[in-house]
Amino acid sequence: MKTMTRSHSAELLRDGKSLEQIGLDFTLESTETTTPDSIRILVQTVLSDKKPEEIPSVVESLLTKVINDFEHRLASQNELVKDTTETNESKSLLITDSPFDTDRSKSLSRTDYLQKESTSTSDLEKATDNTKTDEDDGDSLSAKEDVNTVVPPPSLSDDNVGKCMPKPVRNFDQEQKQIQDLKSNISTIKSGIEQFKLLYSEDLTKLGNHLRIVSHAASGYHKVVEENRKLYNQIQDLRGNIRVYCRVRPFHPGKVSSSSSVAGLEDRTITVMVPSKYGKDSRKSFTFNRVFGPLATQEEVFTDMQPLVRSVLDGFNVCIFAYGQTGSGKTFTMSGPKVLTEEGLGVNYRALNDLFSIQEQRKDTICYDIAVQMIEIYNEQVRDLLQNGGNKKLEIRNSSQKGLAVPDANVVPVTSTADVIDLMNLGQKNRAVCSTAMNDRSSRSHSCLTVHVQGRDLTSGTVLRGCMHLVDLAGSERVDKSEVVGDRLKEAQHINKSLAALGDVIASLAQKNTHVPYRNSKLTQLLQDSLGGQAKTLMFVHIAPEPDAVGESISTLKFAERVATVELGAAKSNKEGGEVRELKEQIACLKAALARKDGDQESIRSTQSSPDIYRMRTGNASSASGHPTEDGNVEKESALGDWADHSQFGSSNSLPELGADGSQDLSFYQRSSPEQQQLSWSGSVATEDSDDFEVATTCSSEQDCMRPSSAPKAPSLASGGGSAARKAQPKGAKSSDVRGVNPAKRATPLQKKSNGASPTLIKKSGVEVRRTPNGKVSAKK
Ligand SMILES: Nc1ncnc2c1ncn2[C@@H]1O[C@H](COP(=O)(O)OP(=O)(O)OP(=O)(O)O)[C@@H](O)[C@H]1O
Repeated sequence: MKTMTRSHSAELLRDGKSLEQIGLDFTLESTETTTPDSIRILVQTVLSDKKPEEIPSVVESLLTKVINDFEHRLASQNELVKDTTETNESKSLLITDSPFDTDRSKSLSRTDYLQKESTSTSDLEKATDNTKTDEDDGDSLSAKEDVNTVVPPPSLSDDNVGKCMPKPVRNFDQEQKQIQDLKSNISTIKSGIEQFKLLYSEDLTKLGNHLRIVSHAASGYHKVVEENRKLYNQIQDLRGNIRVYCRVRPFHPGKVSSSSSVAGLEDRTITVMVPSKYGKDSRKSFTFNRVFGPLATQEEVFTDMQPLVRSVLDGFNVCIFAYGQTGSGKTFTMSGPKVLTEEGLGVNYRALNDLFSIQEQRKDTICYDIAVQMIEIYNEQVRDLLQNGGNKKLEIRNSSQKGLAVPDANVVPVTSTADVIDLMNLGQKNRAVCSTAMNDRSSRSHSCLTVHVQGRDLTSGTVLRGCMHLVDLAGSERVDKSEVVGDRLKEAQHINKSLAALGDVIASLAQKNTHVPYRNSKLTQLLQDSLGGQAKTLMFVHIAPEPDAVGESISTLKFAERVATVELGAAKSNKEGGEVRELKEQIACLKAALARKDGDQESIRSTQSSPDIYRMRTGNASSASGHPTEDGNVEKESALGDWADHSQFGSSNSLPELGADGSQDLSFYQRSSPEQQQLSWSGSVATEDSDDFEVATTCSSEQDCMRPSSAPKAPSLASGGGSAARKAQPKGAKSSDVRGVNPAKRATPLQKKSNGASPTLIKKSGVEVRRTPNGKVSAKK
């Protein structure tokens, strides 16, 4: 019975019964004699499935009940003993019925006992007989008596009373002993609980320490991840890879869709849903240098590219261009939202602000000049966005004398953010923008903000020049999707054609082809220095999350993946020490003097042998106040001052190359001379339809290589008949210019047949070097 009750209470506890039920069961059970062990087992059972934090309260409640119970019993016992003593003393106890009648019950309560006071004499006699029996069984019974049970003296006689007296006393002793045991159990349990509490708090402290260590490790892990990313970017820098960042635009307000084409975003990975006509959609992941989700702020985006932007102040050329379908957020990233707020400022503003603040910080050591140009390519025409009125078409000259890609566009010095905002507003106003079905304010042109920086180290005199193109491309779009006709259709076709040309250039670069078709579009011409040169280039691809944009998104991401594989070679700083510059200038002066000395005789000889030979430019090459242009006019000094005098600007900072015979090409140094730079155009002729020109020139003279097809040709030929002169010159024939520069000592004209099939003839220090369209070189004395 006892076992059953105990196991039942344990079961109740295990079944999650309330504390009251636990107490009740325990109380009921304790009506029987309970050994310390059984109590311990019971307590352990009770506590075994409790949570550590519940244990103190359960034990406390348990103990309170036990103590209350036993105090109550103790009180009853005392009362009983007192009553018994009183009864004995008065000898008035008359018991007619034995409480030890085993047939009826083992015990009688005090109430029962009192009720028996009126029992008849015969009953008392019976009881006296039974007392004997009880005396025999007394020991075995006593241990199991309920503490409330009173065993009254069974006999009427003094003797019987005397015999019966020890019984309650004996029970009382045992019960006292039990109580003592229980008390000691309780104190054991209490101390156990205390110990448990102590251990628990120790564990808690340990756990807290572990948590601290883990969180520290987690933050360390994030730092390591960040560090890894930086190192990865550095490796990419060293290899000269084009960096690719990806940004996902949020849904337009009010058009939030439950499904997005973007299935997952991580630090460097974007996963998109690839719809399948058959069966389940699949997912495709693309990894880039960085991926920004819809919640990324303009500041976050800029912070990541800040080091790249800053490198322009250290003399690097940088190009950041935004690519993506119409309405995917290119203009938002580059300029900001329509209504501009401080948080909304795009990369353009932030980049210039950053340059200004560093300019200020370094003003004691380096003096920087910053100027900007802003152009757009609209329907394959280049327009100046900083021109008030007028619509002059401009030419792209990647290696113009001023080192400007579009030398005829306004170059405006800027010194503050306010200047920049004014200029940008003007530029945005002038930009070709219209509404398409896909974007209510779509940019219909590629726009390019170019920041020119020139710094002079105030102590060493070192000059560094950097240039940064910030390009917001027109949106790639499917013509049918944008529902355009007429002029808009023409615009879209031009946009798509130029983006396709960009794709071709990227593909050629990725495959390391010798022939890169830069000249297939104005856009690729503009970006030639950044894509093929030694610039640091970052492409920002934009993704729209709408499910119906997934097709465009996938092709954009695939294109971006290809771009990421393009290695441009490590970027180089356009830095020139003061001494080096002085030496170069001395060499240039000496060479110029030598050339002038030899020039007259050479010029006479050349004119005699080749009457058709064309003259290049006129004017004083060493003029400090102006630069002669190809057509012989003298340019006014540009806003950029002497920047134009340095061929290291732009892509022309390449190392001197080796001639076909392995000797170093002196023309590199000759190009470094201002005077020679002005002469370097002489005789260079290019044709519109051929990229072989570039193949030849990429390896020889970058200045020549970049000559745009539409650059004046005939006017540069002083003696006319240029086409005849362009045909392969007789071996050893020297071109002449009005200043009679010794052709053997300067960069000789590049010659090229218009059909592109003929080898290119380059003269190097008396050596004729032939380049075939596939770039191979052969030399002849
Ligand atoms: N990250 C962004 N957070 C909030 N709004 C954005 C974000 N990117 C773009 N938008 C909003 O989406 C709309 C289209 O963006 P935006 O004009 O920049 O696209 P686009 O790619 O330049 O388009 P297009 O090629 O047609 O010029 C704008 O209203 C812009 O404010």
